[in-house]
Amino acid sequence: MANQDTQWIIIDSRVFDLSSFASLHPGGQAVLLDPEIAGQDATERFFELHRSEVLHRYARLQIGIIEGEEPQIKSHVPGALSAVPYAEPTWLSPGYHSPYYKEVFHLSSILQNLLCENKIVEDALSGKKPICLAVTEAFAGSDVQGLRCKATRTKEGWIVNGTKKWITNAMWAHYFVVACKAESGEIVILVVERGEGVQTKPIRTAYSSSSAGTAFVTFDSVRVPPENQLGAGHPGLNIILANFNHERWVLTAATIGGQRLIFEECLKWATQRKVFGKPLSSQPVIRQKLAAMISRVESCQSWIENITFQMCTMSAKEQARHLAGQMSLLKMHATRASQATAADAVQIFGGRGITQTGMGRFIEHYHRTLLIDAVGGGAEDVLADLGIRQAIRIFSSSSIVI
Ligand code: HEM
Repeated sequence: MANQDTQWIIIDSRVFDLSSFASLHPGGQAVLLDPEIAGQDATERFFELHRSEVLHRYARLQIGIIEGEEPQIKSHVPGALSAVPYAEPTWLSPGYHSPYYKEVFHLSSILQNLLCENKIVEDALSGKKPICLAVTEAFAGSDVQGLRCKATRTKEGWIVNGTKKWITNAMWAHYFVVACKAESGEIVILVVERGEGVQTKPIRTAYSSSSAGTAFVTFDSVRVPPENQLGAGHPGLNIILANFNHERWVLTAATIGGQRLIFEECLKWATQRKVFGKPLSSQPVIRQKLAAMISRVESCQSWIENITFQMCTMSAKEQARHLAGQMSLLKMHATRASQATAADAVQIFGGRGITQTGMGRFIEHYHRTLLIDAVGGGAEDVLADLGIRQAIRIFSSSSIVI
């Protein structure tokens, strides 16, 4: 029989002794002493208010398990595929097929080739010495024509002087892939090694206080050997522009993954959260939001699969001609979709969606940080414009009769 002294509860067949914890409980002691909770099976109430990770964090409070019962709630194993519909792309979901991917992917053998070729590549890909891309500057933003970081050619190679801003990973990087302007006015790409003359200062951003390692980087008369020039003999500008397609691809893929995670959180919450005795998902307006989330993310997914296929099939020159515009428009579409999805998710979660701990913490984090993808690798308006200018250029140079 539950009373004021009862300090244990059952959650998912597990028995927890709360005598040492009740007075410290972030949700207050009173709720734990409530006769409907204390000494009872509180599984449903618990999962309405806590993420399952809370149980792992406080596993030390568990004193036993109900005889003959098995815990029913399965926690997500990091790295495992989600069983929630639409939380994974179809090619990772049981029962679906893909025109693009095969069952087996020999990533390890591809890496092994790459690793043998070059010390810097080996260092970076093996994770021994992190590398970062240093293009953006305070003066020029991502306008590569306006870069001011200088590379001066000497008999022994290059000397680099200048600064870079918003460089992700720079705090931990050993190598910096730096876009510089040579005295001739041409862009050269140099791999600068951390050492004398290289300094990194952390920048606090909305998307990361420290974990992204975002930094302001200064190069003060840093010597770079000639073999560290990327694509020597080719215009550095073309190398940067060619890389943009891949950079935007990565950012878009991350944005799509984020949208799926947010959808997963929302579907779970909408089916679990009860309002006026009914699950949130019984409200048509909530189901409309979920439907919109799926439509947005699946449209982005189909477009990126198509572009990925084209990237794997086209030559570098063909990619530059045909895909720069497509990739720009897709990234713009995907980051706008992610903002709409984040806004819907906050409405579904209410106050929890703007709270940094508890049930809505992923929603809050996504909503607060997603603009990194909407800006990094080209802001949305710039990309939209680029995509349309490329289409107009192709159209103007063709012999289509109207
Ligand atoms: C093993 C048992 C429990 C543990 C270890 C525990 C732990 C916690 C923790 C760590 C929080 C902070 C929020 C978070 O990190 O999610 C919290 C909040 C809370 N807990 Fe518990 N709790 C337990 C059981 C319960 C039960 C049975 C109830 C009542 C039904 C309850 C009601 C609440 C409430 C109302 C909050 C505040 C939620 C919010 O701010 O949205 N807790 N609990």
